[in-house]
Amino acid sequence: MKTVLSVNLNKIALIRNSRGRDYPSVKAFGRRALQAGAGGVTIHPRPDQRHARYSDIADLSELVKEFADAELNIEGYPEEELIEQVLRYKPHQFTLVPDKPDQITSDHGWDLNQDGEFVTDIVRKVQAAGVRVSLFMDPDEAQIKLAQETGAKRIELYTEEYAHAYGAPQFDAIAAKYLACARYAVSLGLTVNAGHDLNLENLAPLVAEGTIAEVSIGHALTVEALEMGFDQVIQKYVEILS
Ligand SMILES: CC(=O)[C@@H](O)[C@H](O)COP(=O)(O)O
Ligand SMILES: NCC(=O)COP(=O)(O)O
Repeated sequence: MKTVLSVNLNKIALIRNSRGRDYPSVKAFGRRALQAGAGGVTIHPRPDQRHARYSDIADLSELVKEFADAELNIEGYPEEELIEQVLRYKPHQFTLVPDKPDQITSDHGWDLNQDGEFVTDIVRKVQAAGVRVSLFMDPDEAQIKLAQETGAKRIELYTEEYAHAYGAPQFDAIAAKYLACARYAVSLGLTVNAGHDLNLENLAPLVAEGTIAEVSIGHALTVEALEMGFDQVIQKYVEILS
């Protein structure tokens, strides 16, 4: 299976929010991502709207209509306002993430022994409206089985541990654990996404087996774009000034 790239635009939104204008524009960078070959775009609006805002959902749901097969993935904690937005704009996918409102970034998957009933109710409601639900999960087979029992069609493996182990002696064992969980999830009929701290260096081994349907990547991708373009832009400024 070919893995689809969904470009997470949170960090474009973060820069935009530091000034009062729509610059850089999340929608315009979303369009560039799709024109460059990404299969989708992702945002993760947090309750303080520190980067992606609820209003970006409307803009991006218009954007994806310009591209055949492009998908919009909305991630976040399923609080009332975000659920309302999802039911209104009907993105292709809603990834439920168990983040507290003040969390700096996502740092764990769902514990469905604790939150199974709450999550199952939301999965039913959202999927009944025609929006596919994915659950943000740690690489833990028992939890993945519970994820399947909620009725969600997909899971997203939280890849921070995998990404941070890249290049370290324990990497092969950790990568094997992730791949085994992906195979297990597929055997249960789930489709498997992955994300968090993936980058140009660590991505290839994760997708090599063909069990990962989609990766959502934003933080490192934005930094890599800066790293690859920064020097050329400096040279252009220097040219103007010479
Ligand atoms: C669920 C997940 O792993 C990503 O959405 C990640 O948390 C990005 O969110 P931030 O850009 O707020 O760090
Ligand atoms: N679901 C993960 C995501 O959207 C992006 O995570 P990151 O690349 O910003 O760490």
